[in-house]
Amino acid sequence: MLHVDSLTKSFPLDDGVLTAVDDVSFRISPGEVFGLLGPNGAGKTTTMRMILGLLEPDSGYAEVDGVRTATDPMAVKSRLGFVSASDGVYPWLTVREMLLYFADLYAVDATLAEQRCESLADMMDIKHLLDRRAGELSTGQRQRVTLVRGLIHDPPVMLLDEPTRGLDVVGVQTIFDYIDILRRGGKAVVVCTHRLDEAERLCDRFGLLHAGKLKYCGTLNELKEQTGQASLVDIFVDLIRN
Ligand SMILES: Nc1ncnc2c1ncn2[C@@H]1O[C@H](COP(=O)(O)OP(=O)(O)OP(=O)(O)O)[C@@H](O)[C@H]1O
Repeated sequence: MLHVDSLTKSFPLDDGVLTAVDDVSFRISPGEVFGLLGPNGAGKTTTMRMILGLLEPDSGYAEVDGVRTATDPMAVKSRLGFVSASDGVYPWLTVREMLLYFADLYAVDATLAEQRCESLADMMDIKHLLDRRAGELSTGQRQRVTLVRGLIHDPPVMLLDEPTRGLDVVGVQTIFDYIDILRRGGKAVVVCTHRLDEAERLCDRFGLLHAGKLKYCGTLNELKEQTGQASLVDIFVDLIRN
């Protein structure tokens, strides 16, 4: 469903070149939640940006549901949903207007968009908010709206960037429930996070990036076997120190 193959990206610096992503490969299947983890500056955002088609790789490719980003960026965008902790809403639009606007951007048929709007609103418990202006919503309500917005075009692949950043315990639980819905809906999900405890509970497999390289990739048990460490935190600390 999502296939990242030998992605590489370097940036020119005043005193040389920085390889931010160095020959990174992984695959994610439908219904699988993959944690893309790494310390600050490891290359997570750069990898996500290349998958999204916002940044051109120097070499390698990302293939989303059979379509390569470089070959057909528009087709790839329609197959990807993106949710970020820094997502905003259009304050002057009602929630319904905003959801339908996004559906239109993705060329979703108007009748289908109305139906999706209702069913997703039902699923994420925001039906009572559909005719409220987005600018009037609480942080938690806004979060639910942005989660629904990410799914309005029913993409098979979802990218979640630091989805729990700044949220209280209820907001975090909402994200957990949402990811469960995505998994059960057969989406391939990438979660970028610094929260290793959450990643351990949420993800089926993990990719650990460090200095642009994918150092380890696998299930928690596979990572433990590969590293001889007892937990994700221990694996992480060992990775950074050595
Ligand atoms: N446009 C750019 N120009 C130069 N260097 C860049 C650019 N974008 C990213 N980098 C560098 O590439 C490296 C990887 O950055 P990236 O943002 O991908 O890391 P990250 O894993 O997302 O980090 P964080 O967890 O801090 O968000 C960093 O050293 C960063 O400074």
